[in-house]
Amino acid sequence: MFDGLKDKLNGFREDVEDSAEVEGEVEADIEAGVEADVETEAEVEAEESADSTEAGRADPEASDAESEASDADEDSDGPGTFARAKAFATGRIIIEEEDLEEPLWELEMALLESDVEMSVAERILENVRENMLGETRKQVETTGELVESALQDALLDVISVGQFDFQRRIEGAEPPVVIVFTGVNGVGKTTSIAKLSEWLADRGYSSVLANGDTYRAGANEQISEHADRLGRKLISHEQGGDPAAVIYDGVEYAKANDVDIVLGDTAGRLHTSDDLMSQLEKIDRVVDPDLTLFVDEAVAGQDAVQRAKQFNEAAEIDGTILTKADADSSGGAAISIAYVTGKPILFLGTGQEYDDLERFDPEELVDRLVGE
Ligand SMILES: Nc1nc2c(ncn2[C@@H]2O[C@H](COP(=O)(O)OP(=O)(O)OP(=O)(O)O)[C@@H](O)[C@H]2O)c(=O)[nH]1
Repeated sequence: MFDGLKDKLNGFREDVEDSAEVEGEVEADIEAGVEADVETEAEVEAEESADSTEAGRADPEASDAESEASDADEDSDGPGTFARAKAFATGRIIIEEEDLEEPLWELEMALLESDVEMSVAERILENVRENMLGETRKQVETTGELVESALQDALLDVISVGQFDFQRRIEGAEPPVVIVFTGVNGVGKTTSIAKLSEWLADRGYSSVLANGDTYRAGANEQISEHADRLGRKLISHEQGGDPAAVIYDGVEYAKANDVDIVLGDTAGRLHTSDDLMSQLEKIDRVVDPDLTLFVDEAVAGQDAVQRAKQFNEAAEIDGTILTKADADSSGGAAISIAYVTGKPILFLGTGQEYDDLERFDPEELVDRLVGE
């Protein structure tokens, strides 16, 4: 999962290490050179002073002038250079803007190639730059660690936007908790509903499925297969019926039978299909769902990111389920969706089995991407 992106992020670490190493060598040379100069000056001074003593005269002005000259020498090399040479000598790391220029450019290209959305890539770069420059990170021991820690912070900042504890949210809502699923066709919506029903059952919550996809022929059969396999009650109407009415019936069923959660499927739609989007508004009015989850596939990359944004604008979502993460190497959608929508990714679909649903954990993802 997300291996392509992981490799690219590792590439950034190597780029910075290479550029810092070259700088380090150059500066170690400078330092060695400076020490040699100082020794030579000291020797010369000692000789001169011996000469002057021998000659029976001391010239304090001359020696002041000399020491000023040697200060001026230090200044001309620049205090930055000295500080950095010393920092390298003592194992501390100070990275400067020019060390990062090339690696950051490479990182930007790598993020964009990985389908990370532009504004998200910019935010990551800005954070990495801020986290790495100057002396703020002198407690880390190697350049590799510095890069790792800067990348981790930068990624976490965008990935963890809006996160909340899904189970606690369910626990805190008045039962039956109604969750409606939206998204385009074929991205794994119905499968995700079945998986979530199983995830909830594992944690002691009962659920009923309601098929609000009254639009597509075969939708009832598809979801009823899942319901049968899982032993769940399915509420459905004839094709062409009113989706809001189906989900309403699901809520009534849950109330009458003490079922904790109603999982309402909806027809796959584009955010531009006005009639289908107005159905979502009607569902909102009639059943007032506790959560609306947007489902899309990780493998769709930028398309998934744009759809999440458009859906959220047309019919506000509370979070995303990102399916087919098992088949996605780029990781761009996983990194971008929360930042772009302001709503968290709540689950990752990681395969075709019912237990292939993982609670999305931003820190775990960042470790996966940036860890060794
Ligand atoms: N590899 C993998 N396949 C998945 C995952 N989730 C769903 N699928 C597969 O994706 C295909 C489409 O899933 P559906 O659940 O039918 O998609 P849908 O969005 O409900 O489709 P419509 O009902 O046509 O809108 C199926 O073959 C699923 O098995 C996942 O996390 N990983």
